[in-house]
Amino acid sequence: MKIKLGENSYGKNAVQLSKIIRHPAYHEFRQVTVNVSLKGDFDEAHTIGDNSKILPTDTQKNTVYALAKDHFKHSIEDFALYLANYFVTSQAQVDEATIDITEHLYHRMVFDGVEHPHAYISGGGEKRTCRVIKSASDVGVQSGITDLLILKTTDSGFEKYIRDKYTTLKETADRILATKCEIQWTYDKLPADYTAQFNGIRELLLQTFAGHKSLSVQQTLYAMGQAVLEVYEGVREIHLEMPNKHHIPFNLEQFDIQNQNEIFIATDEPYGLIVATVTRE
Ligand SMILES: O=c1[nH]c(=O)c2[nH]c(=O)[nH]c2[nH]1
Repeated sequence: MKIKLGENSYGKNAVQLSKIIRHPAYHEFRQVTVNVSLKGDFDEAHTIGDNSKILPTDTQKNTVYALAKDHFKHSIEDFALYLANYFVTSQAQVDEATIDITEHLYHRMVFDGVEHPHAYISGGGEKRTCRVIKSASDVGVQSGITDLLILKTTDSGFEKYIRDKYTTLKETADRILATKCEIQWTYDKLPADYTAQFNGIRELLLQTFAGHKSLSVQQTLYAMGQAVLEVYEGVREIHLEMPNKHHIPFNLEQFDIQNQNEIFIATDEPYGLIVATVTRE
C-alpha cells in the first residue's frame, strides 16, 4: 500500500500582541491576535523527521513581535502584508504564507467632548479582521469585521414562507431583527488606505441595515452586500454570515396582560444562520 503526505501547513496561532504608539500629545493603543501559517517544502519533516527546513513556530511568534516594532504602524492589512512577505522572501522553503490578524478595538475615552490622551474603553466585542495569502508571484488580501452585533426594533418582518404540518412559527410584519455579523471582502484593486476604506464599508453596512425594510435576514444580507459592491468598485466580492439572534414575543396573555410587541425573550440557541457571498456578474 502506497501512502503519501497530502496538503500540509504549520505555524503559530493566537500570538497576542499589544502596541503603544507614543505621540507627543497622546498615545495610540493597538491590540491584535496574529496567526501565522506556512506552506512549502516540509515533506521530510513529516516523513522522516528531518527538521532542517523547519523554522520553529516559536521563532515565527518572536518574528511577529520583532517586526511589529517598526512595521505595525497603520492598518492590520499593511502589517499582515509585511509579515507574509517576510516569511516568503526570507525562507527559501516557504512557498506560501498566510497571516490572519484580528484587531480588538479600543476607543479613547471622551470627557466633556475631549479625547483622553491615554485612557481607552473597549469597542465592545466587535473586531476588525484580515487575511493575507502571499506566494512568490501572488498576493491575496481579505478584509473584514467579526462579532458585529447589530439590532433594529422595527422595519423587519418574516411572512409568506412555506407552511407544512410541522410549522408553528407565526408570521410577523414587525419583529426585532438582531444579528452578530461576520463579514469578509476581497479586492480587485487594493486600496491605498485600508483603514479609510474599512471605515467607509463598515458605515455603509450599518446604514444599509438600519434603512432596509427587511422581509427576511436573507434580503437584508443581500442588500448590505449589494450596497458595498455598488459603492466600492475595487471590492471583488463580499461574504456575509448573519445569525438570526431571535427575540421572541413573550406570552403575557397568561397573566391577562397585553403584549403590544414590547416584551421579548432573547433565545441564543437554536438560531437561524444565513450565509451568502455577494459577487459581480
Ligand atoms: O429572516 C428569516 N429567515 C428565515 O429563513 C427564517 N426562518 C425562521 O424560522 N425565521 C426566519 N427569519
